Amino acid sequence: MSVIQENSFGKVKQLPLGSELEQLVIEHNVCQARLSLYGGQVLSWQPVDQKEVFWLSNGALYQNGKAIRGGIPICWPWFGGYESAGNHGFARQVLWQLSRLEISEETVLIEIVWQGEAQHELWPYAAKVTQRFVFGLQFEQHFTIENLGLKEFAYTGALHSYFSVSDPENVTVPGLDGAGFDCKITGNKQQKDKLNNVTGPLDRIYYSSEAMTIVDRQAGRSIVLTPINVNNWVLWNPGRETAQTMNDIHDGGENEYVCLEAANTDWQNVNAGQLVKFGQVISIESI
Ligand SMILES: O=P(O)(O)OC[C@H]1O[C@@H](O)[C@H](O)[C@@H](O)[C@@H]1O
Repeated sequence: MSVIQENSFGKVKQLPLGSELEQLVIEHNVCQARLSLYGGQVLSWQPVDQKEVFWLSNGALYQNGKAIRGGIPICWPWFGGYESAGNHGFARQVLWQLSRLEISEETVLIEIVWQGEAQHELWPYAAKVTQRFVFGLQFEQHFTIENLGLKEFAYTGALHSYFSVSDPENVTVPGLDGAGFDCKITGNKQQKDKLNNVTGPLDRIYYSSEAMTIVDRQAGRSIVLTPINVNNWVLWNPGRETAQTMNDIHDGGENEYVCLEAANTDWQNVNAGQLVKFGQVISIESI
């Protein structure tokens, strides 16, 4: 067991994650959390006196070259499919380095960095990407992209949060009602409707920068999401049929979560030398 920082408020350990990967395990007076250095991916956050906030599949794969199913996978530098490349870019499958760690009375602040050049043939640029997390009674995720090259590049991206819910059948997201969306399943654009629940199959890109509340009466809580510099929310639950074709979702897992992803799904330019940011703040309210 390797404790990398400890004081009277809490401690952070670095531990194996499966046989190939490493994770940071946070134990603090106000919350427990886990963060995989592979993918720079939050796996868990549980404020004191609350249930776990994120869903993590029992069938998740902890292997180099695979994405981990659950928590907050990073979709970057592209969201969804891009030309011949697979879904969601390479950031969720690279190793991130710990660059800052501060345990204070109210929070644990963790900063991790990935820096690279020409990581993918379809994205031959030089960039430094930083994620700053604040784990406390509230959760913050600040994603910063710096263009280290001499010409502009563009990205799309998402913080692909899997939220643990009692059952999507019981859940509403009132803020999405009436907001315009493109449906990825039918291909229909600029739709509007009102959802009575978030049972899948649902795969929608909403055009909204508003704060969102995931209302889960059965669980007795709301999850409040405040976006930072994003233009979209992506709502995804695969539904039973599709989930059964996905080998890293345990049987019935689709009935335990909903994804609501703070995203920029249209290409965003980043000039040479420029630094841009997006992110999200998450808090829990009892209802
Ligand atoms: O299986 P992946 O690559 O993690 O993607 C999961 C889902 O992620 C969502 O963000 C997409 O809108 C869906 O289309 C996709 O199926």
